[in-house]
Amino acid sequence: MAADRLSPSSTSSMASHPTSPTEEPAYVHATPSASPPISTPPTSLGDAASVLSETTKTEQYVEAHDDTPMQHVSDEARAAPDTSTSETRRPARSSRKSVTTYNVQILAGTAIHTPTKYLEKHHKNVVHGSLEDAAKGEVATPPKKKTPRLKSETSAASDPAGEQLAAEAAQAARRRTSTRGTDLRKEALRNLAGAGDSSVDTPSRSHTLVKKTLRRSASTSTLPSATAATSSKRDSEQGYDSAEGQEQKEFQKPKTKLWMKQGLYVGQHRDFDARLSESQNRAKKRAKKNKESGVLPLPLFAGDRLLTEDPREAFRDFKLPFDTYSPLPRKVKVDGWVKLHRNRFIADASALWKRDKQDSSQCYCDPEDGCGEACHNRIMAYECDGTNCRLTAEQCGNRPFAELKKRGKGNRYDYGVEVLETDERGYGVRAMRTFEPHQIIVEYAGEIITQHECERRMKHVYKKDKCYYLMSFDNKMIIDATRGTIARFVNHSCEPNCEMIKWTVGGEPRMALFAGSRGIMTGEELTYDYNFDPFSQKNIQACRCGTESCRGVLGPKPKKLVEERSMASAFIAGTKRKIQDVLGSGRSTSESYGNSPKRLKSYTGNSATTKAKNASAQSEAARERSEKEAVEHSRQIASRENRAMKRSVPPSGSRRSQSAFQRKSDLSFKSTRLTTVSFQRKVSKPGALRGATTSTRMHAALRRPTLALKGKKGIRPYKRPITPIKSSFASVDSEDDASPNITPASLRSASHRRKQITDARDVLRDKSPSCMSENELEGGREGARSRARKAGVGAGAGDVPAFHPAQKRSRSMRGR
Ligand SMILES: C[S@@+](CC[C@H](N)C(=O)[O-])C[C@H]1O[C@@H](n2cnc3c(N)ncnc32)[C@H](O)[C@@H]1O
Repeated sequence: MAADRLSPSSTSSMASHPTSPTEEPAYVHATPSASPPISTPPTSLGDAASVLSETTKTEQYVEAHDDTPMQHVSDEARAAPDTSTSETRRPARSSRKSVTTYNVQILAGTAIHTPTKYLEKHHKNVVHGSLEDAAKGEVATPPKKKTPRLKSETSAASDPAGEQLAAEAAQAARRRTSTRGTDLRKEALRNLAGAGDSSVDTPSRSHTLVKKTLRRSASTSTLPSATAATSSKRDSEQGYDSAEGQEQKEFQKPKTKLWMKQGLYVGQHRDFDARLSESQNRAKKRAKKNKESGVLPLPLFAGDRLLTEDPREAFRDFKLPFDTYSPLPRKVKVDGWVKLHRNRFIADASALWKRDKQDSSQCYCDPEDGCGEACHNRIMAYECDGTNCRLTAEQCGNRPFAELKKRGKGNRYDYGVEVLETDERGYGVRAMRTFEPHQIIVEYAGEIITQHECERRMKHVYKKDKCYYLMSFDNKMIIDATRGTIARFVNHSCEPNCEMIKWTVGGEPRMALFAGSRGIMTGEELTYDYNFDPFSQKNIQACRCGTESCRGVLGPKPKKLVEERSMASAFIAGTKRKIQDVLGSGRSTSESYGNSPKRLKSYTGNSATTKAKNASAQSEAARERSEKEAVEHSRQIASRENRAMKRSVPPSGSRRSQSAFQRKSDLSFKSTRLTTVSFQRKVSKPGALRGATTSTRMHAALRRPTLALKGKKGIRPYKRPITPIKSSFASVDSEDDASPNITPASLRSASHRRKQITDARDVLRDKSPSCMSENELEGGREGARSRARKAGVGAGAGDVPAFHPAQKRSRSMRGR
């Protein structure tokens, strides 16, 4: 390879001064000790004295920066054309030629401006000795990946020329920049080690290597030392066969950032982004930590364990596939819909709104019941709270609006509904999650306006609209959900899966959509029965609900035949219908057309004012009529109950039978109360009405009341019913007492019972006289006397047993 690189002149020079093939190059044999004297061979005759000189002559042997070693030889030959005569006195040309000497100034790039004294000084500092010694003494590099070594490693390590070259290069580099110099020196030493390996075979390699190093030191002053280290390492691994070709490529390569494997940033977290601030990096890290796990434990495999095992051990959050709860590909945006989350009174609606705080309810549920189906508040569609329920929020299961509020704070899947576009019915609403039967879904809220305001809006604001979002509410007000909740988009169906029910929350009425008895599956469209009265034929709309039992129009439900019903159900259904028809509040599914948006549309359409007035007058009259009927029905029911109780015979005075009777009579009383209440509610929930029916039946089955021996120690006293119930019973009692339904049979029965009561009183007096005060006794007697007088039954003081005042009512229910 060296021969290939010879210039023509050098070739001729070689030819004219052939060297013995057996003669090895001097630098191969040179030992460290021999190095200084022969390091500067003479370059001319006049310089012959310097051959034996002890001092080095770095200045005299100049090697062109880019020349090959063989070119030096030819230059030398040119510089001394007439030295052939003195060849005998001089060492053989071949031996001179083979000793390579370099100009350190040029190598260091300081040839022009460095004063000689520095150079001399520098030259003294040139490292001599074996490469290994130098490496050991000066470079304490951490253990590196071992480079593959060739067989000639030992001889290469002792190559003095290469050694010196490396040392000089290192010195030169050190002069430029301290850190960079260190790196270069290390690099040079490493390179040299590699170069030494192959120097036996290819002498020019060491020169190439030096050139490479120098070039780098001269031209790539900003290149990170790591680059050099890496490339040299690579070079040493690959060998130098292709060194020339690679050299060019390497220098043309664009600079890329190489990350330090050691030093200041060692061990730094990979997430650290140097472009961000500390706090931003921290925030990024935190966000990454909180990211939901994408792992999906499918219920198929993990669900059973999660559900059936002890939740404290097996519980962990898991994610359902997106499709499961979001089958819709995109979110529908509705133009012009202004969202409101709660009712807002408009104009004078607030002033006209009657806040009837009297209308309240109370429940006495146990924590075990958790205000379930039997909760009075639930049945009456009153939400439990701290004032009307003694359970805590966690224990109580009858706080739907509180639940809704909590859900509203969650994500859209907690909220659980979204708008969808239907084919023929405009927008609709669908579930994004499942809902349990009778679970609250969404509140129907909007602007609460007066009828007058409603007429104005219909006439001027909505006159060109096709859809109306008006619903009759309480206090003759209307909810206009044109600005309102998503519930306004819920469409009608003749087989609905939801119900619109009015509840009383904290004394205020509120309307909400509840799941029907079947519950709701994810993705189902939500519907309720508008059941509206179009009020005029021209406003009839075709129904496109597509169900089997579709009535064809958005009209009211057909009425069932009364004969088909049992007496009780006919009574309840009739009352319910009348109340709903007239009062127009409460359930709007099956309830009044008054709740229908269409109804409002109809009477506020053509000649809207007149029609509205007529309608309001008619509905007022009908409302009064129906209220009267409802009260009358209530009286009759209560009266029937009381008569039944009067007919029944109280058990004898054994404590067991007494408490059994106590329980039964409490139940019967409760059921009576529920029945009455359900009529009083005017607005009823189907569940509540069912409950009322059931309780009425239950009451019939328990018509064997006996005398309640209350006030006696150990017997649970009767709990006074709460306000509305109390008032209802007060009226029922008084009416009942004055009831014209007193027959000779009932009188006989009363007289018989009076005797029994007297006996029982005597028993009680003997056994526990201290359980009541004299006042209580007197009060009880007085109450009993007055009731007896009212009932037309002669009742002396002595005939009436002692009752706690709180028991007067219950006794009065069964008193005759
Ligand atoms: C309160 S809006 C319901 C939301 C309405 N679909 C929308 O796009 O805004 C009531 C109107 O919806 C339409 N609608 C609702 N249910 C329907 C049904 N089953 N068949 C036909 N039209 C219906 C009627 O035009 C009705 O007046």
